[in-house]
Amino acid sequence: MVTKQSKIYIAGHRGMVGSAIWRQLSDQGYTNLLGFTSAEFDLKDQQAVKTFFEEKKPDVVIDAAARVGGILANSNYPYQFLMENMQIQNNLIDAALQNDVEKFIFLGSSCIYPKMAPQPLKEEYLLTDTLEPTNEWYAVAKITGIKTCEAIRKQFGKDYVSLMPTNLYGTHDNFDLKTSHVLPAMIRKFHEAKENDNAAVTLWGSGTPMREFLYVDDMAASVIFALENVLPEHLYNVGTGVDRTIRELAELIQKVVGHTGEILWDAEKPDGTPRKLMDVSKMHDLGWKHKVELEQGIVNTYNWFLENINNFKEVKMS
Ligand SMILES: NC(=O)C1=CN([C@@H]2O[C@H](COP(=O)(O)OP(=O)(O)OC[C@H]3O[C@@H](n4cnc5c(N)ncnc54)[C@H](OP(=O)(O)O)[C@@H]3O)[C@@H](O)[C@H]2O)C=CC1
Ligand SMILES: C[C@H]1O[C@H](OP(=O)(O)OP(=O)(O)OC[C@H]2O[C@@H](n3cnc4c(=O)[nH]c(N)nc43)[C@H](O)[C@@H]2O)[C@@H](O)[C@@H](O)C1=O
Repeated sequence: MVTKQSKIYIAGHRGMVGSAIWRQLSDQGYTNLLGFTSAEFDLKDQQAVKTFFEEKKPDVVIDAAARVGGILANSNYPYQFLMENMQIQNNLIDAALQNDVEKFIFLGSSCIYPKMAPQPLKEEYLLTDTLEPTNEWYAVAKITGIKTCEAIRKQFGKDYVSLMPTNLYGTHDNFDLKTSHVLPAMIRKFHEAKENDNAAVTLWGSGTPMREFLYVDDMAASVIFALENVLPEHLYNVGTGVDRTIRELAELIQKVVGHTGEILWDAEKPDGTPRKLMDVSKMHDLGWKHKVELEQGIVNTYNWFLENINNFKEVKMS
């Protein structure tokens, strides 16, 4: 039974998702949170992870640590996105099992589903067809994590559960233009172009793919929902259930930022999967639902970006 005094280790506690989880747990009176930076403790190091669990013996593990990036980073570094993510998650999950951790929350991604699966994507579509080529390595790593947690539920009866976030955005996001996801990249590009006399902004692909976006505070709330409840199944989609084209997203962000110049599209860059809208009815039926709609989330994120733009430690710009 998880209580406010349970020792909860948040792997990746400084990341966009991990820091939101930490903030919300602290605000809700959880007094025994553990977190370490990758400089203090490399989760790719199996022995270091084993020693950490033997010494610290957490009651709960929330895994928000991973090698994360947008479509270009995934496409350019397939080996790292596969190997690093398998090392991190396998070290954490196995050490948790060996040290009798009662609850483990694993974060996957909507890219685990087949590229051309029917939409909206249901959890049972996992492994029914081939993956999107631009991020299949990251997806295979995530699928391994999901199946590992499922095996532990089946064989050892432990409450290890996997949440599948849709595209996430928000405060403490990554704004580096080479490795970031589309939403923070657009905020930065439109902002810098506005400051440069409303110069034209060049975006990637055709603008026709569709994406669903969940604000990071809602994602953190879904993790705490999974922490405080024993969810009956092993895998749950977490999203808003609403998507839009990348072009529509660009026009919305352009409006929020106040850029008035031209938008150009670089067809040399990949579009990625045409659509990956998730069916979120299972989490809705259990009682979780998102609260922050897209335009408000973009306003919050842009305000945070402006407040922190000169603090490079906070805003990952390179
Ligand atoms: N952002 C998104 O759109 C989506 C994210 N997700 C998933 O959500 C989770 C969190 O993502 P997000 O918050 O965006 O990612 P971030 O990149 O913001 O944070 C990742 C965290 O992982 C930590 N980390 C990475 N490698 C190591 C390592 N070798 N050893 C120790 N710590 C490490 C980093 O620690 P440090 O800061 O100390 O270096 C960082 O805090 C991930 O599992 C990701 O796959 C799923 C779907 C969408
Ligand atoms: C969360 C999810 O995130 C990734 O999948 P993705 O959603 O395809 O990634 P993305 O956000 O980078 O792109 C979404 C769309 O947006 C277009 N796009 C336009 N202009 C820019 C731009 O300037 N930057 C970026 N990054 N994309 C742009 C881009 O061409 C694409 O069509 C994987 O990590 C995947 O594994 C995963 O889990």
